[in-house]
Amino acid sequence: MAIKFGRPIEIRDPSTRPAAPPLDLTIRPRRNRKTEWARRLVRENVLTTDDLIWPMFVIDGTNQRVQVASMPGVERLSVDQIVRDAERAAKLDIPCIALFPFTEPSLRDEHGTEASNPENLVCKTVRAIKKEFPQIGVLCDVALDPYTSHGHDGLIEDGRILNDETVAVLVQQSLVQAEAGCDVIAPSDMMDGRIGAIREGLDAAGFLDVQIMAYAAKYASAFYGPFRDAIGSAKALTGDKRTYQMDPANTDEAIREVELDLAEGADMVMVKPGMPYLDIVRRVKETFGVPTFAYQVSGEYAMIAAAANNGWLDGDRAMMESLLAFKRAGANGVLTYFAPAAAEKLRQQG
Ligand SMILES: NCc1[nH]cc(CCC(=O)O)c1CC(=O)O
Ligand SMILES: [Mg+2]
Repeated sequence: MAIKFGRPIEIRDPSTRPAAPPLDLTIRPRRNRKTEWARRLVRENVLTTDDLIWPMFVIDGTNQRVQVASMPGVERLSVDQIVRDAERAAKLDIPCIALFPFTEPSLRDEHGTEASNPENLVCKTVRAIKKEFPQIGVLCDVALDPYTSHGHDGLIEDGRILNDETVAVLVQQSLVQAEAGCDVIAPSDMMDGRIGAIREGLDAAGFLDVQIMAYAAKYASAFYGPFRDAIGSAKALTGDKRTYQMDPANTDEAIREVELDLAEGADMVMVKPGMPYLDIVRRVKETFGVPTFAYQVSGEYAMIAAAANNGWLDGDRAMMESLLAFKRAGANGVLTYFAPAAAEKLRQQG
């Protein structure tokens, strides 16, 4: 019998074992792997619940839980249901949740006006969660793509993104979210100068303690596909985001982007996507030594979930291994749709 996960390899009958003289080895790295206790003793990195940020999708209505087709196991939830999942997060000791709205097409326009509406879905959700579970961290994405009719993160004129005009709107979006009780503002838009402008806006309004987690090195990636389905911007999106999101070929540029966001006041930085960009996570962490996060994005989740559902992967093991890999690369935490499943697994393991 060959290797079966979790079980020792069967010892072969000694009579059939080929006679071989022992190798003259002083150092045998396998000694430290001989038993579970020995492996635990030399383990360099561990994943804990403290490392998890749980992204959730919110929709209008009540008592709604709508499956996202391209993300098996992930649902869009109405506000009352998100509050239930926030409770689940709190019970599982997950420190922070992240909110993403699905906006009805009728509320989308060219300017993403709904983004700055203090009564928009995200703001309502933050207030509802904070009322019942003030102890859980709430992170809100800042970008216009859930709200624009063209699906871009910024304002557009003649097919061009208007950087500075967009930044002014993002400041307004950040302010309504902070006002609603959001703890962490997370700009994902990749406009230049937005971190500084948002910090200034928050401070001027008295939100001195609202943190900023900058999507600092965010790449123009194919792995966001299922997310765009989930928030309903896939159909809306015209063209691509390559004039603002980074070229997957670049790494020095990520360092410059992170350096700028830190100088402008980011408290934490993020690399996105996650698994294909662990080299960037490592470089950022080593260069700056600041709280560094990674986003295991929708496409990464979909790949593992789909393979597991097909019986091609052991889903739980692939999930836990992928999350541990972020820790090994130097991440302080991971935004992951696996957060509740991973937290449950960690709890079982004690
Ligand atoms: N700016 C919006 C945003 N915030 C997070 C994601 C992707 C998250 C995921 O794929 O899980 C995106 C999509 C995009 O930039 O097109
Ligand atoms: Mg930047």
